[in-house]
Amino acid sequence: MPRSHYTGLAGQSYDQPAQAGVLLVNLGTPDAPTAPALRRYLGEFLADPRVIEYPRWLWRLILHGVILRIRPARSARAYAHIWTAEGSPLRVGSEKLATALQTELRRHPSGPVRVALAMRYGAPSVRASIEQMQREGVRRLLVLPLYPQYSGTSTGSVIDAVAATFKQLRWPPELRIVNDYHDDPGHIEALASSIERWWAARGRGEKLLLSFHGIPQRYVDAGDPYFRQCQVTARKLQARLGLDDEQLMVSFQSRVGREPWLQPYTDATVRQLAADGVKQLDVACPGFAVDCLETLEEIAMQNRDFFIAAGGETLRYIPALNHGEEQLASLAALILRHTQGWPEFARHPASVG
Ligand SMILES: C=CC1=C(C)c2cc3[nH]c(cc4nc(cc5[nH]c(cc1n2)c(C)c5CCC(=O)O)C(CCC(=O)O)=C4C)c(C)c3C=C
Ligand SMILES: [Fe+2]
Ligand SMILES: [Fe+2]
Repeated sequence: MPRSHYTGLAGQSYDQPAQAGVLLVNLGTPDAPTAPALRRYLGEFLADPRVIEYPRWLWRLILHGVILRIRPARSARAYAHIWTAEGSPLRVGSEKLATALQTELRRHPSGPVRVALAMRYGAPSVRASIEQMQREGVRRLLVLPLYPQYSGTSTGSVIDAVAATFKQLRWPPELRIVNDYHDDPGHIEALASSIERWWAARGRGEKLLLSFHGIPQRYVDAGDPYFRQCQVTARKLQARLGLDDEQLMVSFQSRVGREPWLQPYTDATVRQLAADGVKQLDVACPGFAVDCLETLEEIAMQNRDFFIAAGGETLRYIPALNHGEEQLASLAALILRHTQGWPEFARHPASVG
């Protein structure tokens, strides 16, 4: 007999109550700030056709012939600047968020039972996490990608990983996936009150720059809603903070490669602001749920240096929501709303006969 194509769950107790679980999914991060670890990480990440939309054969040549020979060492140096005793900030921050959300949701009797964390690239994988939750009795799964704005390159790729896993499961759980939460009032309130709390302790800079991760302009032209969702988040946050168009700007960071990405670019913007005479610039990155390389190194170090070299005085990075109280409250509310209609009534029909 050939081995079955489908993953079964021998060993699962079939008469447990049907439990709901939430799977938080973040991007993933290298295991160490070293070139070999970066080569593994970037090799998986940049082979994803959702991330790089090029003819496959051409991209494979470029990826293995050029990118994976040069970028790992360069990226490793950047990661070394932000690496902590506990590990990569993205991993540590995402784990703290998952643990804190689990505690927060336990206080709600109707809330989901289990919170788990997966990484889209690297470990724990989406597949391993879903299989583990199933073993623990989760029959109703809410997937929450930790990306407030939908992009095919981020959220879309998480959906691919969930779909690929489901295709292999003998008995997949019921499924819901949060597509985005870019305009969720609770999320906007969380962003605004965390920025206001930060300003209350330190005073306000002359301008607030909201920097989002970029994607190729080509993807937006082909229908990706990411640019529009970033603008909506920014406008709602601007209104809630009571700032005018002189006081708040939007830009896009982290461009890779030569084709045009979403504009204005963050590095060009901070240089231009300095040249225009701005001395105190505050930067927040509302697209990142948890601080990571792109905020702690690219904004708080690289772009701060660009700003100062161009004549600015101080660039202050306002931290992401991370596992702060604002994030816990807004994500818990979001999860509870998305799990409504999944009451704890169902028992497996094992009790029928
Ligand atoms: C080359 C294409 C890339 C696209 C498209 C892209 C979209 C995208 N990325 C994030 C979130 C994160 N990206 C992070 C790092 C990172 N991103 C790319 C490339 C693309 N991203 C690379 C090559 C890297 C690795 C670092 C480097 O070598 O420069 C991170 C941080 C990870 C960490 O370990 O800290 C996040 C988070 C989003 C939300 C997004 C689309 C909207
Ligand atoms: Fe990225
Ligand atoms: Fe970057």
